[in-house]
Amino acid sequence: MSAILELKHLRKNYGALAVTDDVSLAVDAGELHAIIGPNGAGKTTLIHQISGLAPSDSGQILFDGRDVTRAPMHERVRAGLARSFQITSILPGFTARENVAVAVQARSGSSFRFFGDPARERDLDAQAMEALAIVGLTGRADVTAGQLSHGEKRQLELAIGLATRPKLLLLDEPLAGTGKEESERVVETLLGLKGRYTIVLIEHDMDAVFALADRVSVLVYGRVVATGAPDAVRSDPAVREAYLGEEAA
Ligand SMILES: Nc1ncnc2c1ncn2[C@@H]1O[C@H](COP(=O)(O)OP(=O)(O)OP(=O)(O)O)[C@@H](O)[C@H]1O
Repeated sequence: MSAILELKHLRKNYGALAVTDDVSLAVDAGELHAIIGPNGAGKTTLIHQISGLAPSDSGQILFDGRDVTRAPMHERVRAGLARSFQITSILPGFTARENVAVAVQARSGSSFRFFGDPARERDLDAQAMEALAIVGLTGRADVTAGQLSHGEKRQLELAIGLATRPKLLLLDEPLAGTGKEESERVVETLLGLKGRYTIVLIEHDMDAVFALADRVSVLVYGRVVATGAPDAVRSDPAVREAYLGEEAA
């Protein structure tokens, strides 16, 4: 498999603190690659660097054969790098399908004048319904987003991300704040996306990570201490000591 995303010797400091410390890793096309690590390990910062929200001090980010290290976020999105939208960006007064239609429209770069063109509206709607079907929200398409449960909002977030037809989807803790049943739903949804999309997943829920990931990279104090298949990572002594210590004991 070839890498769609490559990080080479990436660094970021906050003052004297090396938050991303010489990170090199490759994400293969089609894989679900999880990045795990203890609190404060630098996972969110790394996602910010990949998505373009935080500049990198040095190193390189190659995406789909292109050096995007210094590219602004919108260029990365246009190149196919999507970050899961936070729930706060969901429009609560609009239905689920309208929320996704807005994202489809943003992708196509068209103006809001297209609302009112019946053929165009049908097309947007069909694409929105397709994304909702992928995440299992077909039956909730006409519910206003504010009425959706927390887990359903996370599914809607995924549908909005997918509506941009990404080559790579960056998911920052999609299970955060979900209850047991809801998290099972989101895991089911992610299992459905697995193999169809390239996904980089940051997640604290280890059961979910080990159920979903093709490969796992472990960050500790900003450094990658292990990358590999879930079982190999789980039994890696450095990982057990640094991260899974309590569970392994
Ligand atoms: N804007 C900032 N300014 C200064 N320090 C920061 C900033 N953002 C993050 N840090 C520090 O960088 C380190 C890594 O933070 P980061 O949020 O990336 O870790 P994380 O692995 O995502 O943590 P968590 O699992 O708790 O979300 C922490 O020590 C944090 O305090």
